[in-house]
Amino acid sequence: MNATINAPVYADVPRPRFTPGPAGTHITIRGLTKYFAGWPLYENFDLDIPKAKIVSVFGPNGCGKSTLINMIAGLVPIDQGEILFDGKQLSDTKIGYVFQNYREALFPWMRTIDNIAYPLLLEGKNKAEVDRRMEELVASFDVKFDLRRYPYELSGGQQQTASIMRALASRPEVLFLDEPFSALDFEMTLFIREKLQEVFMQTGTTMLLVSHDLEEAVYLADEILLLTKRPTKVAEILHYEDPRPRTVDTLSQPSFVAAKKRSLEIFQREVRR
Ligand SMILES: Nc1ncnc2c1ncn2[C@@H]1O[C@H](COP(=O)(O)OP(=O)(O)OP(=O)(O)O)[C@@H](O)[C@H]1O
Repeated sequence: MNATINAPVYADVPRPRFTPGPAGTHITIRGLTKYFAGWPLYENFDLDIPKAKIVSVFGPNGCGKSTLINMIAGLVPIDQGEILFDGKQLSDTKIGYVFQNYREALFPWMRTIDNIAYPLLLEGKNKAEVDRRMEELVASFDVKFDLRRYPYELSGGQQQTASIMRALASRPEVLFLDEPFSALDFEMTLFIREKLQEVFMQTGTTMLLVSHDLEEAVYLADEILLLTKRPTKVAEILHYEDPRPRTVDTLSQPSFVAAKKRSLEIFQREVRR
């Protein structure tokens, strides 16, 4: 008899058919499953992320906000599921990523200007193209510091500005931001927040922002994605539609106050559950 011992057993479970999101969807997540150390963080998680909108991700501590954007950005592998960008795979999609820890994000051995230009060189752009794009970025970020300096010679805010410029250099379709302000002082936070809003208004780049600051999350967002505790589900998606540019005055508008209050109520409900 010719038997195979311990042969793998494949369950004959048919895969559900992929259902596209509604019109205007950019990123479609279907059946996303992720376990850490045998415990589910996400199980069969579905989400549609709209195109040309800013989506703020908010939820209880440890619910998987960073892991979610890292899985979408391909930095953390998924166990199961499918993530498509306008129907395409990640490998066919240009993305940019801004890390919380800007000190470790920039290459210390490269001048700041070379850090920012790096993605353009990787794409094979020639010197004239790189110079043109760099000029645009410098103008749009109103850069006042010397980009020929090394990152360690710059302030934290200047380094984070450079990280964002690098993330935008090759005109990504999606920009991921994981708590981009949390290591910055108040003045730099306001500056970079306004710059992001300006870039968004100019380019309409889809942005996914993880923030621990509810006011900031609502202020920048078109949608606030509120998550539950793990195993993580969508608690609610709130739409916040005040016109841009949003300013200091926005913060006292009834619509802003109502969106913030509603987000906080959902957050508290989920934390207590
Ligand atoms: N590489 C890993 N190995 C094991 N567990 C992990 C790993 N990365 C994340 N986790 C766990 O997964 C959960 C979600 O982590 P994640 O950092 O995504 O949450 P978060 O919502 O962004 O957290 P916070 O609110 O603290 O910023 C946490 O319980 C975390 O401990």
